[in-house]
Amino acid sequence: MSEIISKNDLISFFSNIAEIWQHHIDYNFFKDIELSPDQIKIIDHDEDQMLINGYAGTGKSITLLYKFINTILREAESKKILYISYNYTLIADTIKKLNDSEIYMKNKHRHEIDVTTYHEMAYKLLRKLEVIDGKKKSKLTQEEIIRNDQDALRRIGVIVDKYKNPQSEEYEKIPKDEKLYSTHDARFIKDEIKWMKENGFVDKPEYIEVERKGRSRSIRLTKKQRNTIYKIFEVYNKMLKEQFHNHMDLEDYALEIIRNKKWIKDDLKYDYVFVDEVQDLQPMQIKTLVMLTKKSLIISGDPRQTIHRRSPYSYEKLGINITERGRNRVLNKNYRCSAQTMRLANSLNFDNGEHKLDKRNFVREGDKPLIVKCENANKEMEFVINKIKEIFDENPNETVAVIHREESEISNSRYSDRLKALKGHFLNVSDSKNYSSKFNTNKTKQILYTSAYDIKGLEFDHTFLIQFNDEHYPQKYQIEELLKNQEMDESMLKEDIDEIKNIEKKLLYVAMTRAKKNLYMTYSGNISEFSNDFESQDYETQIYK
Ligand SMILES: Nc1ncnc2c1ncn2[C@@H]1O[C@H](COP(=O)(O)OP(=O)(O)OP(=O)(O)O)[C@@H](O)[C@H]1O
Repeated sequence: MSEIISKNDLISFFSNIAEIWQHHIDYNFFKDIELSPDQIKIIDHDEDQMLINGYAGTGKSITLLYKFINTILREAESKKILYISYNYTLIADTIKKLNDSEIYMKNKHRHEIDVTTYHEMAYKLLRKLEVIDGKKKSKLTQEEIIRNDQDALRRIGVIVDKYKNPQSEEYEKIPKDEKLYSTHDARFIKDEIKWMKENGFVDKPEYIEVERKGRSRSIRLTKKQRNTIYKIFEVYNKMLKEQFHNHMDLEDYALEIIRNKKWIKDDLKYDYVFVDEVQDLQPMQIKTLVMLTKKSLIISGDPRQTIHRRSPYSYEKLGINITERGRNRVLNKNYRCSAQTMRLANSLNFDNGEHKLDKRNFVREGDKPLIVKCENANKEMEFVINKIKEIFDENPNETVAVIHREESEISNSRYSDRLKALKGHFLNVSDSKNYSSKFNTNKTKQILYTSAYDIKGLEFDHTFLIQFNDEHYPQKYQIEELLKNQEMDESMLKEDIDEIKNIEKKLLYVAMTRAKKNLYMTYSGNISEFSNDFESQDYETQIYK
């Protein structure tokens, strides 16, 4: 009598094989990596939700990637799996890593896998739900983010003008105690609307009552005045719909997913979701990822590297419970930066110095960072170019990043004199837009020229942090914007300035912790006030004329 093998038998057979395989995995997914016992425990251990936590360079991203590949190998049946991050350059880098992993390339076709940015994922989902049509979104680099922000500012500016003009009909209709102050300019209101959308306070009663945590303290906004802000918010959304062909702000994607929740059936959800650099995602974006996960949500990140604004939400409130035992895994061995680079980065005083309490181990020793005072901006680039030549003469396989802080170049780097100067001397210079197609570590003499924002999550043998002066760290214009305001309470103003400096120091920390070997910090003019946090024994100095 012949035996009939049922589908269930087959599934159970393959599951057993997968389990046996699991115990024999030697985790050789990538070259040159021997996982630590802590990393292996994270990869082996199954949880519905888990945070892989640790300071810069401790291997959070690589551990997450191993866990992701391990899931692909272990699951015998086809699963829907998402690997996601906010930043386009980081996803481009992850895809490059995955393409180099033989075991991933061999096994990926067995599942439905998306390795993508938040906005691409959201865009595809909303198209499937027929909520949006339209053309494909462009890549979400810092340049794109700034362009979106500038558009919003311009459009909101038009509306605000009406609501503040005593001759206008709109102004007349506003009750006296709901009229806006002069401090409520277009920028303030654009930021308020962005904050409302990021945090999902888009229903009137909720917005009127909510504690405005993470918002400017020096510019007062009464509850009554929030009625006017809400009115502007409504007019702005209508404007986007009617005059700009249903244009969506970057913050609208998550809101749209939440609004269409009931149409998101199980087949559109993911069995496994892996989130890299979770601290970059806005609260509503995290909430949607919780919604879209069927089986397991693994997030990785370092809260100290947050660049986005504060918010009233904790992970718990967004549906991620990481307080249970085994769900918050901390890594503390730094595989990237030398002890010397980390010592200098750690001396930066932000978030009340909480990051300084970490237990730390290092695998690399190196030179102390070099801080170079240059006679002027041209000389600064001359120093950088000469140094890069020296680096490549010694070893053309080493990689270099030049990290600038020029806002105008972020939105239009094509016209950057610095980029032109680099291209004049070197053949392979990428920027954040063509990083994925151009920057190639299998080729020699690779340079990335990028903003301090787009460098998140990446690493290079040598990094040049240029413009480390009092114009750019912190960005002077941000503080000047605040000081323009005559009516501010002094202590509140100080709090706002401290907040800007705190965010700027975190950005500097991220930029400083990208170097595997050497960190050079160059400036012309006056050195950044953030250098006051450094101890002189932790760096070398040079003058370049
Ligand atoms: N066990 C290991 N053995 C060797 N190298 C490792 C190991 N773990 C991580 N690395 C390497 O250390 C570097 C930093 O790792 P990774 O980028 O994952 O850190 P991270 O914690 O995500 O950093 P950041 O938050 O600063 O982006 C990478 O080059 C990675 O390949």
